[in-house]
Amino acid sequence: MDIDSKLNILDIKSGDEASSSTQVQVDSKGTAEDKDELADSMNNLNVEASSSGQVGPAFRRKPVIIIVVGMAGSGKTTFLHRLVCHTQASRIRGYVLNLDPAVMTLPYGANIDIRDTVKYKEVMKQFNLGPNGGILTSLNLFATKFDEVIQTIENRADQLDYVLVDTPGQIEIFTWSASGAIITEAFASTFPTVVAYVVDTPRSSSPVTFMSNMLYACSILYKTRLPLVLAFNKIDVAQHQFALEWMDDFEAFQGAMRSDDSYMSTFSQSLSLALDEFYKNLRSVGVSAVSGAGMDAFFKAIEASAEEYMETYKADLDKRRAEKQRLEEEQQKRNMEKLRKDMENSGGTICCFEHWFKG
Ligand SMILES: Nc1nc2c(ncn2[C@@H]2O[C@H](COP(=O)(O)OP(=O)(O)OP(=O)(O)O)[C@@H](O)[C@H]2O)c(=O)[nH]1
Repeated sequence: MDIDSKLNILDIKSGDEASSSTQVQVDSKGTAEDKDELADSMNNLNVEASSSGQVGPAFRRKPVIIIVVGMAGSGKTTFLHRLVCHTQASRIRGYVLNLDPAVMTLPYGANIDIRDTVKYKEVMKQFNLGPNGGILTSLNLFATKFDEVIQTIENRADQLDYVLVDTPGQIEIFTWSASGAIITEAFASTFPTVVAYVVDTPRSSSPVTFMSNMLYACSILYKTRLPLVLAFNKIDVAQHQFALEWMDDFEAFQGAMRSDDSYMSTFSQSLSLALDEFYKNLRSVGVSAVSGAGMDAFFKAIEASAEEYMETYKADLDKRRAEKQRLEEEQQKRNMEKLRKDMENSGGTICCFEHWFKG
């Protein structure tokens, strides 16, 4: 190829917006002047790429996002309905998002409903999936458009105090899927975000069941890295005092297991020691989705967690984002250096660009 010919236009979009896109026109004559020009262009490109600043939308202090998770049947949907009733009665401005594509009917009106976007049964048919695969794929599809959901909430941010998020019945579909992580991170990078873990109190009265529930909550805390509020639900059936006692004093928990010398029992006793630190970082409230007990305490715990989010979690998030951006910039610089070398070695033929893009 004639090196005197105009080679190409490199259009690179860096950062999140097209506004930071940079056009570099390379007129490769292979002369020293051209090389200087090329170096200048690339330096400009680097500067603009790294000065693009914050990635993603600006952070807001309101509304607080409450992601409701919990084991199947723990009462998430009923609890969310109760939260909606409470917000309406207390003139708290709420917005409701349903992320369960398989739910048949909702007792509350959702402002944004995944079912309006993705037809779960169609997904199952088209991809030949079972129920869980269908829910997971529906959530994945929805996650690809989640920036629009964030944008919708951002547009209303001034008129909202809380966004209440209902999640699929099968807890692991949300907490252990890529789409669940994408959705959680999208929320947490734009608004203060708190996870409300709903516990079925009557079913957790056995120490072993209680321990497995707490281990799950612990894994969610470490996976999401967000403040977590334990909502001991159904206290109209069984009070949650026993749980508070077990969390407060591991000897009380071990005492409850003393009569049982099975492997599970001794294992749970050892775990209770390990979880002691985890319990200290939690807020726990007793609620009843049916009677409405504990709602004020729940919102107080959410407010305190949102404060904690701003003080601790947001700083951690900013640190992680800065580190991610630093690594991306380093990678970009390496790519630029590689491009510069390729251009110099080949006298600026088109193949170097191809090589760079494939690299
Ligand atoms: N007594 C009592 N029952 C409750 C309470 N909350 C929920 N329930 C009952 O628990 C059952 C399950 O409630 P759901 O709200 O469907 O639970 P869920 O976690 O959303 O269920 P999935 O989405 O299917 O996992 C229902 O029969 C509710 O009526 C409560 O506070 N007290």
